[in-house]
Amino acid sequence: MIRYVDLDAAEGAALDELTRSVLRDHGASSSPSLLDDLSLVAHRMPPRLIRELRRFRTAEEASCLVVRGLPVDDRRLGPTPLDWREPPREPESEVHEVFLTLATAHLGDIFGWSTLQNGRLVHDVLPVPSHENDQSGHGTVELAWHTEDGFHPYRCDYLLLLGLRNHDAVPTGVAGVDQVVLSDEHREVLSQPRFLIRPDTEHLRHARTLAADRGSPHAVQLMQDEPEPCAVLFGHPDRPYLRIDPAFMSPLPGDPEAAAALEALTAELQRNLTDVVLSPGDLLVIDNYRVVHGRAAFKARFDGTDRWLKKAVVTRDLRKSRAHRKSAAERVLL
Ligand SMILES: NC(=[NH2+])NCCC[C@H](N)C(=O)O
Ligand SMILES: O=C(O)CCC(=O)C(=O)O
Ligand SMILES: [Fe+2]
Repeated sequence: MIRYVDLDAAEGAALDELTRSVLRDHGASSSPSLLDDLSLVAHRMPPRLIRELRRFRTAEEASCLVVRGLPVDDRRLGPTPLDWREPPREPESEVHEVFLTLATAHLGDIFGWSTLQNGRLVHDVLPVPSHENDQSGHGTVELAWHTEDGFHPYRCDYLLLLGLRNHDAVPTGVAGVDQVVLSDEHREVLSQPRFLIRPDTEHLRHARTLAADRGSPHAVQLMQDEPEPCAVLFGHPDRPYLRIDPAFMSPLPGDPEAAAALEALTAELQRNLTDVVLSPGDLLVIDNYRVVHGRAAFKARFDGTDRWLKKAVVTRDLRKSRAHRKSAAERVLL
């Protein structure tokens, strides 16, 4: 399920040089000029890495890819911010954001959500004071495993997590649908639209604020109030994709068969959960159609040494979400 790729020292050095020069040329990791030129620039990455990313996308053999060996210098990073809104003390982390952005180009289109981190394309995953109990990247309680943005029809195809700092080796957990053992009856039920997935609290909170500012309801609120019944398994019956987030979902009311099938799949994924510790410079690419992910509970210190990841989401087809975006070229869902 997990394919590991270890960059050698020369590849790591080449990436370091490339990302620094790209940041000098374009000024920011998500600058319009870089996004315009992204596929060109991304072809200056080491060829072996490009091949691995493209094969991951096309072949659907591995469902997680771990790329190790990007040089990350803890001393140059500066302290872990206390909030994703806080501008980083040092410019260094943006060098690594460039790496993440370039990597996305070989998988599809990087995009953002107006309801998450102000529409930023690269997110910070770090503990935020007073959000310890949140079921989000800002919490410290166990983050229940999930399909990323599973409630949303235009959720990502791929999710990328890049480790910057993880002194306590807090693991990310992954489990793939290919490994689960289920009866044909359960598979059949799970393939029917008998389940409701509601938005998580982070999307909802910002959707409410945006709706108040705009004076009109937000699409995410409608998905909360009237979720469209969906299937958990879809695609090819022999190698199905999945869409699941037990913490925010339920079977249709009065459907014990759906409840039992969901429970069986949940138990199987739980049984198959595998830890991946993202150390500095480790990139984890998750196929969001085939793998769920979560994170163990941990203790935050809030002293600048806390766990810190960068995150990006990728769609294979930005066009399908056109009704949710201001313009064809806009990458942020309203
Ligand atoms: N089971 C859950 N916590 N689901 C919501 C996930 C929250 C958010 N997408 C995150 O990964 O940070
Ligand atoms: O912190 C982690 O390892 C996973 C976080 C996560 O699920 C996310 O940011 O989507
Ligand atoms: Fe997640």
